Amino acid sequence: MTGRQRIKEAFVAASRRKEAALIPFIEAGDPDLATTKELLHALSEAGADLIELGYPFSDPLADGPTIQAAAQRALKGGIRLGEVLDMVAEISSKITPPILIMGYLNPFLRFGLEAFAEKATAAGLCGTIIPDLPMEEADQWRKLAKAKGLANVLLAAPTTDQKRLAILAQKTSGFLYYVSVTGITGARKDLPPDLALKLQTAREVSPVPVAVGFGIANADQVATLAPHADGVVVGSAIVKIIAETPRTRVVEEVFSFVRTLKEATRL
Ligand SMILES: O=P(O)(O)OC[C@@H](O)[C@@H](O)c1c[nH]c2ccccc12
Repeated sequence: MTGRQRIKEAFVAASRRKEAALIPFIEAGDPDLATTKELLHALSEAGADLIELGYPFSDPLADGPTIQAAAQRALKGGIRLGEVLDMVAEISSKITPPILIMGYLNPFLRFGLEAFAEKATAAGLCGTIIPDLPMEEADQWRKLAKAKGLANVLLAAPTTDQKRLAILAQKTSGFLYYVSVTGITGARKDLPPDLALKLQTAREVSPVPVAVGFGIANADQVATLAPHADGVVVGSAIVKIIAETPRTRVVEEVFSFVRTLKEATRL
């Protein structure tokens, strides 16, 4: 099965169970790769339907302080893309949820887009989310990803007009990532009041599932959004637990938090 097919299946399976898909995000190498590997197992066991694995970058323009700090911790450990892919290769067939890598374009360019597509596929990665890859410049990566069956997930935001939304929905693969707020990642107390309506519009034009992310930080918010989206992404709230919990307890703390988030996806 290709990565794209695995992603599709994951959404179908969740919707058959009458749930929105839960998509937790963690940063690779925060605080080190061995912990990341254990955390990936824990996310899977806690019920994650898909997993977004961040690749750290020094200038993460879409990220708020929580994920910026996680990237700094990971970079301090001297992380390399090749070893992240090796770690994914060890784990991808042992856990259920498909893994997507979220990363900024520069490290992938340095690795070589062709080599990256090749190695990511061999490692069992299912797709990519590259926030600074503008649709207009994405052709090369789209072709490479398509040839390997990797999903290339595109982002839409509240500022995206109707016309562009329709184009994005056609060009994305795997799912469409709907950014809930104009701004950067990070836990927020309040989500925009018209978000449900915006999601409905996005779902109407999108041939693939629509997942919502940015600012979703607790089970109540997940429960509120679950009826309005095919998937819900939670990043900073999990990354914060990783930052604040002693190493000996971090895996179980993340596990139980993600479990409560997963319970909240039930429709
Ligand atoms: O952290 P939040 O607010 O829960 O948002 C999701 C997010 O972490 C994850 O999807 C993500 C992290 N960095 C990104 C950059 C662009 C798009 C998405 C992301």
